[in-house]
Amino acid sequence: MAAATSHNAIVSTQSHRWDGKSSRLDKGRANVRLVSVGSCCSGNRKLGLVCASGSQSSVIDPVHLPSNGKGAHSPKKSSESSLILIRHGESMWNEKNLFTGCVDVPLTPKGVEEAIEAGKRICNIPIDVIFTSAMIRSQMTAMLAMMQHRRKKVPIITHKESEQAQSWSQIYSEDTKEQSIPVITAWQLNERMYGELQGLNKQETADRFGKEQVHEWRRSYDTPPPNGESLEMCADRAVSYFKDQVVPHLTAGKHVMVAAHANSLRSIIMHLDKLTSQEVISLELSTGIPMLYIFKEGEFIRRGSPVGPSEASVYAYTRNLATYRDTLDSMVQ
Ligand SMILES: O=C(O)[C@H](O)COP(=O)(O)O
Repeated sequence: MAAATSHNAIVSTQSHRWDGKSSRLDKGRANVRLVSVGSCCSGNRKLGLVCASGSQSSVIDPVHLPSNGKGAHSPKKSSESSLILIRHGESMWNEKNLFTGCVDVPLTPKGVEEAIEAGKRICNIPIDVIFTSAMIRSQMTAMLAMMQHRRKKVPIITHKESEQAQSWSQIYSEDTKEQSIPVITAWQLNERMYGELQGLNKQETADRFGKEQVHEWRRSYDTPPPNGESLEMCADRAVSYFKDQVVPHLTAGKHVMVAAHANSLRSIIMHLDKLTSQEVISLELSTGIPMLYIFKEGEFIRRGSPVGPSEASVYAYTRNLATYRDTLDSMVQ
């Protein structure tokens, strides 16, 4: 049994900032240590979560690994699914510090790099279906991130905007389909519509209307910007879509990635983490930082921001995801 080595992954219950450095697990669980708990049969180390009290928590039950597309067996329904949420990389209007909202602008070169780096962080996590908003910055982020994925499946944007679009974009090979990941675009996941602030410079707007007023427009739950959407109004569409269209895939054992926007994701995280309208004010999402949840028995468990492959021995994931990674390793050999 390999000696246990511990990697302190201390997560704060205070921070609501998703900057990849700190995150908030379940309320009240302040410190979580990741330890390697010894070698499994294939010599790979398994990981467990040891709560601050030092008592070994039970490692989440193994998920039945998805078939590698070659085996005859169809994978049993998974006991858990992973959900990755990611805000798009830096956009050209983020760079200019302009309110963007529903204006459809592309990424900057920095945003492209952020998307590629995000892909490296999630390259070992299974993904069966991808959701993006209807905006290019979220779609670019998803596609660039998937270029890094080790499973090498091809993400394909599905077209159902008309019968002809659906008919003309059909794939006539089951094997090719098996090697593809459907990407579903949805306007409901678009960024909150910022109304008459769209295109205005954020600093100039604060100078003109006052810092407090602009902070209320940007971060409060129920105060909309002039002729725009409040976070509550954004949640009405984004969270409803998440419940109706994303959760059924997770319930079926599919692993999902959602690439969207600062506020459409804030509304979803508010729902997942059961944040109050006061708590959500301090929730900030950095561009291009993936956030990992585990969906199990109808509940969402926040797991923090995945570490990059450079820290190969430490996976802030469940044992199932570490096992999936081992499968990817064996597929390469
Ligand atoms: O729409 C925008 O301007 C950004 O995507 C998010 O803006 P915010 O951080 O001001 O909400």
